[in-house]
Amino acid sequence: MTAFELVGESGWNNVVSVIKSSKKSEDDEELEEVEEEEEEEEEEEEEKGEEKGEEMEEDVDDEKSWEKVDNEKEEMESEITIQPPQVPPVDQSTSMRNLRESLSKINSAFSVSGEIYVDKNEPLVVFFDTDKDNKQSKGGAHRMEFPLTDSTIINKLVEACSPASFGFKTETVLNLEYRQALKIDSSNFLTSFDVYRNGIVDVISKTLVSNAPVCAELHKLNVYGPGGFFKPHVDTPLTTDMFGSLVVCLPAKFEGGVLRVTKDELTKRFDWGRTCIDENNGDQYVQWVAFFSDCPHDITPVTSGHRITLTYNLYKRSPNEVLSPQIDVQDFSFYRELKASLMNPNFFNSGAIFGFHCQHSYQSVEFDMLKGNDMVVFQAAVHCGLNVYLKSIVDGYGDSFIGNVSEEGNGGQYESKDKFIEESFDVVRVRDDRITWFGSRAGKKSHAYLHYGNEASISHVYSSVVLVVEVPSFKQRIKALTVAE
Ligand SMILES: O=C(O)CCC(=O)C(=O)O
Ligand SMILES: [Fe+2]
Repeated sequence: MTAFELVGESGWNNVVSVIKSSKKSEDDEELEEVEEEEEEEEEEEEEKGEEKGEEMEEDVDDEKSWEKVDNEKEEMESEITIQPPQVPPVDQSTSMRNLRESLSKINSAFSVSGEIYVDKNEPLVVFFDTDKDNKQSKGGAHRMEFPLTDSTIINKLVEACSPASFGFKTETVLNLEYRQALKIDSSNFLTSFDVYRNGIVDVISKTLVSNAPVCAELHKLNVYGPGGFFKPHVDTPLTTDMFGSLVVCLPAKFEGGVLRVTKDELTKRFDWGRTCIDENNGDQYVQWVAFFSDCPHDITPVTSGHRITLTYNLYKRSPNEVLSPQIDVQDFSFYRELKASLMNPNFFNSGAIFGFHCQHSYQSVEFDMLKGNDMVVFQAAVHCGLNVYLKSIVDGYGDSFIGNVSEEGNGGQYESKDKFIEESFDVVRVRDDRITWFGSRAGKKSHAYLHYGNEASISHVYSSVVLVVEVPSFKQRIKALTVAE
């Protein structure tokens, strides 16, 4: 039945057969009922015949012929029950088209956002220190409450800030042409805003990293006053397990200062100045967005007021867990399509090497760090019992190369016989025609901003990554696929 369902969704004809086969069980019952009635009628007639003393031999023959028909019927039924419908497998190009189409439909989010009502009876508190450089000082702490009752406290906040720098290559630089903002380091302020208790971290975990455990680390408090802005940059990965950034905007009146987050051709705008305070009833909201930190983003100039934000770095917690357990590949047509293709003898009958360009950029080439769509592709391949290799693309010699990094798969269900994988994966041309490529190299935009991070980049930089998938011959893979059912 599983096979029916899996194949079924990939080809229209088979969908009908799934419906048919599930309907069949109801029909069976009806058929049995009809047969029982018929038997009763026959018995009655037999009795009548006996009573009438009519030619019994003929009846016996009839009975035999009925038996035969019944047997044939049974045989037919059991054939229908056991045998999958005989739909001729599609040709390879149709299979490939379906696979590419389903790949383009994987649509995992690159950002997730929300808002939280700020209850006047439970104000959000920020404590900050205006005398942080004087360790002996006892009088530097200030309490700031949201909703703001006295906006003069913002002047005190500005006083506690220092100019915000950013990372240019490996140096921390202050360049007012690139970023004009103020900051307080996390060691010099405290807030009652709890991203765990109010559910933000759970939402991020669910939406961005397939339920992997997430740790949000408070990074900075930033103030963008009138004229403040931050030009396009990516957020510098501080460790190998950092995957994203969370920005929380506190409700203070401001205009402009729109945060724009870009992924490929898509840009999301967060014009929080317009929405942080409801002008009709004065209700105030904390607004937030989390995004993969390799997504380029910028802040347009603030035209009035002060834009106050808290920033957090997001980490995946258990980096040693290779598979995020909660991702359900069955939900993705890409998985179903891949499986259907692998079960198709016309689909690369003697095997192939697939190269899936990852949609995101990575500072570490580890499977558990895969984000969004890339995790879906990886999980789908592994669930189909395929060996998967994760390679970063290294630019050089006027062409792009794949460097040997990481290897994962189903633990040797297939012998990796292909010399190409065994021997030549240290350095491979991305345009190698022995590989069947899917998608196009992503992250070029992120790399264009590679030198503009929010921190000075020390040892981690983003690079493009490829999931190399080994597709065994039909004969080899069909065994494993059938066992995996
Ligand atoms: O304040 C914001 O909206 C984002 C700031 C930012 O991009 C950063 O600090 O890296
Ligand atoms: Fe940033």
